[in-house]
Amino acid sequence: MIKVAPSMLSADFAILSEELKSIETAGADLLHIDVMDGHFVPNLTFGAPVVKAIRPYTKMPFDVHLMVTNPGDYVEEYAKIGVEYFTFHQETVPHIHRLVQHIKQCGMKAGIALNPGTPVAVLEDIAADLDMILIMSVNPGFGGQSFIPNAIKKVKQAKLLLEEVDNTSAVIEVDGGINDITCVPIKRAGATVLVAGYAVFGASNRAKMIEAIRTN
Ligand SMILES: O=C(CO)[C@@H](O)[C@H](O)COP(=O)(O)O
Ligand SMILES: [Fe+2]
Repeated sequence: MIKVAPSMLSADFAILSEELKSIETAGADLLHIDVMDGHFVPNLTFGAPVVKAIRPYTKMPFDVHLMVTNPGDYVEEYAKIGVEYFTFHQETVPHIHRLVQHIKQCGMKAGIALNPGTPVAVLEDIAADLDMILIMSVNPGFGGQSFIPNAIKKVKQAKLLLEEVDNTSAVIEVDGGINDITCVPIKRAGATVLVAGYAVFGASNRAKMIEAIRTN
């Protein structure tokens, strides 16, 4: 029921394929991929060519988190690569309904992410169309930051919002500062997909950390 999605941002990029094998063997459910453009967030990571290059090296479904100003420009490219979740930030897109439909027409699951300062209420009229609500528990841009506890309240609000929707299979994902301690209140609040970068890649025993985040 609970899924753990290690964030590739904290992997050693020099040995990326080995890092992917390591977390897959350690029991990761999804691979969380942080695409940053240096505009929407003050950091630049990688884009579709890198995501395409790593696709053959793991069976883990790809959970792509786009922190870019024009996420709609990349939908077809990521669909061709074969990603499971295409998640963009509400703060970057004026026509969220149109983009969500396009993502789904291209065969991917559609997610919307919210910055810590963006209220869950902005999703009220799109919740029924979503496959994922991503609550940021840090300001996006970097791995290894401290968990912002207000995310717990927002997860509860997202859960209530989804309870209003008939027949939804949408999941609530939380991203930022998740470890074997902060995972506890966030799961209790209703999140079922937990992103963890630093906690998993920095752990001396990655399998134990993934299991702790899943079961604590
Ligand atoms: O999207 C982001 C940051 O913008 C995240 O996915 C982080 O990469 C998570 O890293 P940790 O906080 O778990 O180290
Ligand atoms: Fe992320």
